[in-house]
Amino acid sequence: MSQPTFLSGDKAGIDEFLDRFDVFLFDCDGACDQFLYEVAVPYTPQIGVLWSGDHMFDKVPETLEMLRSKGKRLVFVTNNSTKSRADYKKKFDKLGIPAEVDEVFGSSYSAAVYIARIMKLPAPKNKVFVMGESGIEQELESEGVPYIGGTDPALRRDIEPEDFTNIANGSMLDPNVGIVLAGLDFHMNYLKTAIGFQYVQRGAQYFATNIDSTLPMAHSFFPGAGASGAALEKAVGKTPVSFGKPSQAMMDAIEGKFKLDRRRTCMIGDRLNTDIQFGIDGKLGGTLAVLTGVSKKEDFLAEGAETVPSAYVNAIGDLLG
Ligand SMILES: O=C(O)[C@H](O)[C@H](O)COP(=O)(O)O
Ligand SMILES: [Mg+2]
Repeated sequence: MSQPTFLSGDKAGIDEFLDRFDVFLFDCDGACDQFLYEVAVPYTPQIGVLWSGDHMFDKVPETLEMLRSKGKRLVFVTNNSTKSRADYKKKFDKLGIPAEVDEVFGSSYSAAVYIARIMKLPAPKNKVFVMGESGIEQELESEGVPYIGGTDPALRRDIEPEDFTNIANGSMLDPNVGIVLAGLDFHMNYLKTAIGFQYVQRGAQYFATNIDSTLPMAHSFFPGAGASGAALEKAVGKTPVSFGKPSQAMMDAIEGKFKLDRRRTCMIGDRLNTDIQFGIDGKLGGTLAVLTGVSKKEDFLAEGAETVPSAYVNAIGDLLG
């Protein structure tokens, strides 16, 4: 495998690299859930591509503006299922980064589009049992998909003895659930896991928005979507179909929506096994790693590294040259 090109400080190299692409798919963050910002702001988190929590990396608006001024199409591709595209728009606005809702493509939206437009399960057995936060609910709503679970306060409690009976005999279950969809759940618990497991045992499809092992936050790492759904996965005994990076279901949906030419598209991200692998598996023209995030250059420069980007920069603002 060829060594990636280091672009920071190499103006000619940057120009040549940028000229190869018409579309840039951007990972955005570490985490940016409202609940997390409120708790984590004092720690000034700094793991991400454009931002981390409320910390925006240097020269982000200028870099995006430079790309737009060259006629490049930008798409913000995030695995963070806790927020919808509309929530992301608010986040962009808050940080003063010009962006449109339609430029955001998240794992919740990816799953919702697949369920609504590809699967097209006939009603009434088309209901989704959500194990995650409001980003998933909002995107299912935007695609007209009925759901239960999610942020329902009735399920944010300990399991009681009678719940075992009522789950097993089906009286606590909705007969119209055809899909269980798991994402990052800050309120995961045994009750929801037991209900989700029962639906899968009764034939529901088992999906995940994404299966990231960790969530970068507050200058550190926390359990990610894959970890919050791991109890269900263990019980079911198989990996869910996932709609976030590096799943090519997400790439196909992005390609369909933005009509991009994969050879002239570059994925920019901070995590090798999601962002960079996503671009490689999707046979994009290139991938660019930024070193402000999860993966370090030692990870891809190491002999026999599994996932190697085409190029890398110290930080996204270095693309300004
Ligand atoms: O656990 C998760 O869901 C992810 O760590 C997280 O949300 C990362 O998303 P991304 O970096 O792709 O925006
Ligand atoms: Mg990231």
